[in-house]
Amino acid sequence: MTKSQSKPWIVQKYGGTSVGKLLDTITGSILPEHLQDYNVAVVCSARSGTSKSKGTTSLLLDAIKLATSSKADTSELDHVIDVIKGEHLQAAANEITSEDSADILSNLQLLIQKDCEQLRTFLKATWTLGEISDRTQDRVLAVGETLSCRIVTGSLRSKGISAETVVLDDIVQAAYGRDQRDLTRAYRSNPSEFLQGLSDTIWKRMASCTGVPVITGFFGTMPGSLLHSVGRGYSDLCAALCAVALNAEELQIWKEVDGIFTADPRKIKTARLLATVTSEEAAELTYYGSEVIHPLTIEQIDTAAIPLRLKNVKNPSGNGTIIYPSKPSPASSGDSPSLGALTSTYTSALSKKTFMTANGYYGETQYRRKPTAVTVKEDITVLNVKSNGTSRPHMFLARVGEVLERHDINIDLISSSQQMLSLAVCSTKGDRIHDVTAELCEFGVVTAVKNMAIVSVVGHKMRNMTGIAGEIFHALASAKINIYLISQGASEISVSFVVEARDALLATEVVHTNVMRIPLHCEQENTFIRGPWLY
Ligand SMILES: Nc1ncnc2c1ncn2[C@@H]1O[C@H](COP(=O)(O)OP(=O)(O)O)[C@@H](O)[C@H]1O
Ligand SMILES: N[C@@H](CC(=O)OP(=O)(O)O)C(=O)O
Repeated sequence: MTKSQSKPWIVQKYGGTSVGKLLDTITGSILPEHLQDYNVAVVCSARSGTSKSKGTTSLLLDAIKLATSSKADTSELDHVIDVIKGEHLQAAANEITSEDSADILSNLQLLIQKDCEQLRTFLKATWTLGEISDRTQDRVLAVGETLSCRIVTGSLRSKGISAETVVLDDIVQAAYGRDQRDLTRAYRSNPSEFLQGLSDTIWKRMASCTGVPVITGFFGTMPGSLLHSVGRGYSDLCAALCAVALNAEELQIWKEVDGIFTADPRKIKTARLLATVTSEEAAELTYYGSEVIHPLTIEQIDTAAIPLRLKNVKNPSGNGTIIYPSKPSPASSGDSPSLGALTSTYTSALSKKTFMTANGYYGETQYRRKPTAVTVKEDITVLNVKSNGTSRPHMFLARVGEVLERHDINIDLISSSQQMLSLAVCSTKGDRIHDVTAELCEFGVVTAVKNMAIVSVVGHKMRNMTGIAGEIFHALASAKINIYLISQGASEISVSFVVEARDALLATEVVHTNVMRIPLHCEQENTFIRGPWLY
């Protein structure tokens, strides 16, 4: 199978655990089915066997630590590289079993050996030097995605599908040059524009591909390293950049969950799958704990007006959740075959011409004035600062902000009065919070309350839902849950509050049961279809 000029593009991103556990489903059924109607570009993360914390990226991070630790010896480093090499060789052998594909397998095994031995040489040189730059760290992490893509490409070829691995790890330098200071300046002045500027270069790489491009989800090396500038989960963003480069009809992120639910389905048994969410809702849910998608991804596809669909590799026929952009996609208006051949909800949205209207909404003809979802962000500390009265309130705020900025600590929620400031911050940066608390004592009396959680209730135009805050806090009071900090209005689409971590699950349950109240007639295969909304 090769690329066709007449077919539209879709981009499919597969996470590390999906590539690790479900490769045969991906290359044996999901991809061939979509290739009938589309040109498909595949973006892959580094493989994970069971969980992300034990996956290749985590092993590579361990290797970096060992290579830069004065206490570690090279045998420990050798062991980690051997584990990575062994797992990939084994995965290749498990995946490509037919005798007809023996050449494909031996070629793949050679490539895996070569990549891993290069990695070993590189990390041993680092060990000798005893230090590693951000760029070098990025080069090490890139190996995880390259190995993963090599296996996916081999698997597709063994099934008679023409495919090519596309390595994007030099894409930033190809687009912007090698001068680190220029890169940093360009990125800091406008990160979104900087990322959009990679599209042309990505497109050129893919254009020269003859078969299915199997693209590394790693696209460093970024100013200050990809891990620091974007963070874990960077391949969602890479997939969005590819979708923008190809002007794709849809970006699909394939996971091991059916889509976005009204609450975390692992914790809330009555949570329902949402057929659609807006890009603002998806961003807010992601920021406040429902880590189903990398936040920068949403911004990129929204700017390019490309719909994003979350789908489940274990349930490919499900419609998933669509995140609609806030303006219509240029790619959707052509004569290209409709995604409806594969997914009925999307077709119905298009054929009913409910595709994004001037005041911004898609969807079916149901009306709803309830929040969309409830989410929890754990590992929160609340810092209460009582001013000693030496600064005026706005200067007090500015000085506290300056201390947090210096220690690179984000404020997740804030509430203030004449003399008092309460800040919810992420407590995983333990040492830094300790330092911040000590410094803030200069401005007044500081208390740090640990083991807290932020619960956020998210919904389009929530600010206009009269009485919703009352319903939320009434439900919490009935469950005898104490609230430490409340924020509404900072975002039009959420009400957030801090509770003790041990109350977070109960708070989610009572809000989900009493405030969301999803009407039964809105159910469709347990899927909740929403909008357009009343304004
Ligand atoms: N509102 C939500 N909707 C869907 N999943 C959620 C939500 N909140 C939290 N989650 C959790 O996010 C996880 C994301 O799915 P998963 O396939 O495990 O991610 P990844 O591909 O990043 O490894 C799920 O395990 C799910 O329990
Ligand atoms: N491999 C990277 C990038 C990534 O996006 O992973 P995943 O798609 O499995 O979340 C990581 O572990 O962070």
